[in-house]
Amino acid sequence: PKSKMEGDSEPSTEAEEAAVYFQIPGPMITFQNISYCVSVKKNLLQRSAEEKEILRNVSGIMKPGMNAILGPTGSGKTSLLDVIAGRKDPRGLRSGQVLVDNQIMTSELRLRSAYVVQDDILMGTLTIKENLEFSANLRLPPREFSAEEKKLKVNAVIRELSLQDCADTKHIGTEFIRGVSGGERKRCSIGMELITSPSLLFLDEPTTGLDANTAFSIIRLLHRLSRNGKTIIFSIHQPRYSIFRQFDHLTLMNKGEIIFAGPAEKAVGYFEGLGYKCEPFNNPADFFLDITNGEIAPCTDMATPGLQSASGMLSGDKNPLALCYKESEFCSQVEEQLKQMGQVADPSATPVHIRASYATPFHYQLMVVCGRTVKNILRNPQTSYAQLALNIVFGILVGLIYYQIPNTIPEALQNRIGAFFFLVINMIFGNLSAVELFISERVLFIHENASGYYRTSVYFLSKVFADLIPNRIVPVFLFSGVSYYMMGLKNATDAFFLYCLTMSLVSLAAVSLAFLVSASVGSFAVANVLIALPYVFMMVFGGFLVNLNSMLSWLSWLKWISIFRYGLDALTINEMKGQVFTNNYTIVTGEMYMTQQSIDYSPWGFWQNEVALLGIMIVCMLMAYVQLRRINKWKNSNPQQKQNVKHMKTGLQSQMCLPLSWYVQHLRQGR
Ligand SMILES: Nc1ncnc2c1ncn2[C@@H]1O[C@H](COP(=O)(O)OP(=O)(O)OP(=O)(O)O)[C@@H](O)[C@H]1O
Repeated sequence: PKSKMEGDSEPSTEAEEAAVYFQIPGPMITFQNISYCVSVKKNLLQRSAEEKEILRNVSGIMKPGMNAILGPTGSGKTSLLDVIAGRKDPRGLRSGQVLVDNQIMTSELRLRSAYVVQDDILMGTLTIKENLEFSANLRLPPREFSAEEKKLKVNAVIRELSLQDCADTKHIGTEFIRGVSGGERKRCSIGMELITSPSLLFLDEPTTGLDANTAFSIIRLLHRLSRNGKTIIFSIHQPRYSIFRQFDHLTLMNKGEIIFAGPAEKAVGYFEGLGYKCEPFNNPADFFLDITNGEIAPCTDMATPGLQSASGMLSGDKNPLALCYKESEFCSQVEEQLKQMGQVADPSATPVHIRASYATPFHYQLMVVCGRTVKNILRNPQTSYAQLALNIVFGILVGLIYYQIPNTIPEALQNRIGAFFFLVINMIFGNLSAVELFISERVLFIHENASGYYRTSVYFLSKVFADLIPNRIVPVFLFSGVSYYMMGLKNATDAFFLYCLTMSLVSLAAVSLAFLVSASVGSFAVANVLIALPYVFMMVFGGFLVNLNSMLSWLSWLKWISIFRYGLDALTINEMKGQVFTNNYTIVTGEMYMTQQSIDYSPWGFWQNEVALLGIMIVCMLMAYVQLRRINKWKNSNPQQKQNVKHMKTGLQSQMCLPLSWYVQHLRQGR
């Protein structure tokens, strides 16, 4: 861009300055008559949902530069931004169209733009540089960028965002790891998007939650980027004056309608023309919000006839300010420009679709995402080392309780079966924490998947191979190694390995069910109930607490889907087969005991339990994958998603507390 020094004279206004700098202009966004509705159910019993119009007949033009969307909470800022950015479910669109440089916003165009969400969605255990590298590795096509070039790009973004001091050293931060500051976090989020060098950047409330100076530095950064030719569109809530001064174009929203759209510096004049008076030292942004909130009224002698008649005639539901804007010169200019541009240039273009094409091939995505998952596990002491330590301690505890079980009756049978029941309970209920496995990462997955980082199948496989399996099998082997020999079970190597195999399969089947629940619901509270119920029922139908032969026949089929029953039977056959137990006068063989319990101890009788556990695991995993694919990836400004972001931060804590509390609670019930 041409520098100011080259110019003949200092540009007088921001707009003129922009004209000097915009040598490579970003795209121009136009939208006309946008009406957007959401379905709202007042209560759970209501059958059909009501439609609520959250954007009403909204039209506008956003040019290269700083385009701010301002308004009070609930005015529809985020909804408008999402619709323009192609992030909102098109099923809600009742009328209107968004054009980028006079072309329909297609999936391709959407991927060339970038969207920075309000709650910075980043992997907290990685450093800023690692997060940026993750974005570069997945979003820059390997055919165009070598590994070296990707590194250069990451370094360039770090320099551009002035993150050199903390890029390598600081983690983003979780509730257990101290992280970077709010401003650094926000800059990293912006950097994740800048990696692809988008010419169109959307930001949802980029300054919310930041202190005044940090907020200003973020806006300065955006201003600098806009001067390099980008079209920057963002929603913002109550900016201070120094921030407001950086805006080129302002769109003011109220109750889902535009009440002003035009050059930011002309907004105060427009409202003064309507009869509102801005106090000499008042911040224009506060002045606008006071008007929309009804805090200040127009001076009756100054109020325009349009506003007087509009506010006099209309009920509280209607929006007189929006009516005034529709009659204003600003609105006619926009309509005139839209008319001149004509409508859709290429009607054959397919409209935006959430599933986009990806920059990198499947195997490469899998490698990068698995790498990040492993790093995340290793850096999360609560999920990795603490799990190992907990399993060893628990193994020792169980070993001490059932220390060297004798071969004399009745202890031989009672303690063995009691120990197996105890072990299977532990293996299954120990996985209660896995319900949050996906819920806590739901927002991250939705954001990254919708932004074209990776396919759903890649995320699913990375969770299975880099998280579920190692995180369940390694601790289970440690637990089994300690408990098996302390309890003095059958002294044979093959029996030990079959014991470990059974314990692992029980754990994997239980964790798969938890994963399925976790992928099916978005709320942790609901997931908790949904996973606890089948676990408890499976325990009842495990054959230990109730004799399955004496059960109501229409209920006893449930034993076929009980992880407990398969686990208990497999452990019993493995241990009892070939054993002889005695007391003073009698000899009881393991086979006699199993015949009495109707347990089939033939080789297939043993393996059918393992196959059933494997089957439950595969079916649950497949269903979990289907559920992941079915998740609504469109952006939803409902509080639910924000709740999930909070959950990403609080999730790990409950991961530790939950299994223990549930365990104790259910153990009591079991006894
Ligand atoms: N999925 C939805 N279901 C129900 N209501 C919704 C949904 N999405 C948006 N709304 C409603 O539409 C209105 C506009 O929401 P939006 O999030 O766009 O407002 P906003 O101006 O960005 O507010 P804030 O500054 O609080 O984020 C609000 O009243 C909101 O409750």
